[in-house]
Amino acid sequence: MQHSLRRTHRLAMATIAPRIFAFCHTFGLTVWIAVIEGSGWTLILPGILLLLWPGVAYALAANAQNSKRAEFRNLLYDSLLFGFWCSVLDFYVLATITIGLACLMNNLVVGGVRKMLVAAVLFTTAALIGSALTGFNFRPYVSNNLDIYQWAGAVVYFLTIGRVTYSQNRQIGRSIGEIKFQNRVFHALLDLGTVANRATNIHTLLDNSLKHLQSHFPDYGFAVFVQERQRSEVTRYAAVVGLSLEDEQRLKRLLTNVNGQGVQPGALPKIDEGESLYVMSMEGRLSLYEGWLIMRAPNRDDSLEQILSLFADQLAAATENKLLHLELKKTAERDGLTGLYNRGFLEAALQMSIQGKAQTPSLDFAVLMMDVDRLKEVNDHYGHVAGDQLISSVAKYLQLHCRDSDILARCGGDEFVILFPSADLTAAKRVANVIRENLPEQRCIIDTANGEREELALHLSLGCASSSEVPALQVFALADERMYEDKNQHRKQRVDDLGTAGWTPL
Ligand SMILES: Nc1nc2c(ncn2[C@@H]2O[C@H](COP(=O)(O)OP(=O)(O)OP(=O)(O)O)[C@@H](O)[C@H]2O)c(=O)[nH]1
Repeated sequence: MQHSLRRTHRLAMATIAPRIFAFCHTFGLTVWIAVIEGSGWTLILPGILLLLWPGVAYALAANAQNSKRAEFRNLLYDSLLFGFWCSVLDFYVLATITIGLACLMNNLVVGGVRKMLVAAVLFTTAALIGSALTGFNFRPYVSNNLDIYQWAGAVVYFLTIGRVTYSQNRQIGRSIGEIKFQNRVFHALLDLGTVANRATNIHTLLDNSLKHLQSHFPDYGFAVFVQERQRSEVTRYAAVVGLSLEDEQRLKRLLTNVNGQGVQPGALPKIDEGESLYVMSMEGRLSLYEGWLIMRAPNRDDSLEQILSLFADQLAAATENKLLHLELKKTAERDGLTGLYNRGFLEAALQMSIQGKAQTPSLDFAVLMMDVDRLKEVNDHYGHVAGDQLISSVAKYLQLHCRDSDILARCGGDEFVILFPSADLTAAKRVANVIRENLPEQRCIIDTANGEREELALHLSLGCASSSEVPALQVFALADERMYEDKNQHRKQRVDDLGTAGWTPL
């Protein structure tokens, strides 16, 4: 299994051709000398071993655990073999110099001076052993034609090596480019999670994530669409960065067509000369939602689909997390019927205001409490659905009079509270007056239990108090007390009205 995954190192592949050439050429040289000198097969037969070596060398590299190291060893074996063979050829000078130089140069290129010195030692040692075994003979010159043959071979060999070095350099250059790109992808992915986590809502999450991606890939454009699977027309989020208006229109059309059918990853037709749009569906990455991540890239490149898939994974995970987190937060902080803050959130906020007042006595807070009058009657006469509608209408009405900094909460049943975290009684009274003054015009439409629609007036009792009047801990109780005084007055008023006009429900 491990064997099948191993790949022969590019150096071993690159040296195949020059090595075959060098050994074949040396075999030719051997045959030539054997013919001229008449030594015949006694020289040619062992020379055949030269022809076998390139194949053996490749097999050694291809089957080694570390094929690069094996190829380094092969280059040293080349020196050994050639050193020995130069002694067999009686140190024909031109061959000894060119072959020796080639051995030194090859080792110098891959392993530096140290390896070159090792190659020199091996070459010399093998030559000495060869001389010892076959007897030392020195024949510096054979013939002019053989000199020409040897020069021609040397030139071709060195040019081949030059070509190999060039293609190796190009490959290294390409690899460096790829590594740099992958590094950018890695950093973009790594920080994408952080950017997404910092966002407070889905809109900022998507916006910031795309801006972040574009900061890493300024030449690219990005767009993302996320929508709830069941209610795509209700919950829909989108963000676009670095796309032209025309591209955005094109995407809108595309998503209208593919909506619900799932988009297969792949490039869409070119949008501009040399540019491509990639669409990656987040299908399977989101549970309740579906979405698409779109990328405009300056060039067509298959690896971009993989990268887009990684971005889509990361963005989908961040979006899903944020949606769940926001949902959880909403459930924990909000009242299900009205969407206002709930009692738990109000109590925590009130606690903070009390602590704030303890630390900075000049910092006042105020509370306005409200209770819906006659909710029980509405429930009893028209049903609970109508009661709920009344509560929702009151909530909407109160929201109209609150600022972002006010904390409007439904404290249970028919009770509402506004906490003004940094305001005094004057502010609370002002809001109470505005609410009270506009109240007679406020109506709500309710659906009665027997399927009819009725219009009801809103009635509220109000009571406000602030930390400038009583100790912080007692503000809430004082507001509650005042609200009940107000409620009692309403009740009294109603009894008086009934005494004079007769009772009519609501
Ligand atoms: N429809 C509906 N009724 C609720 C809800 N929460 C509490 N109630 C009902 O609201 C009624 C509150 O009764 P009371 O405290 O007497 O309030 P009220 O009827 O407004 O009486 P007054 O305040 O004296 O005018 C009770 O009948 C509760 O059951 C709710 O979420 N929806």
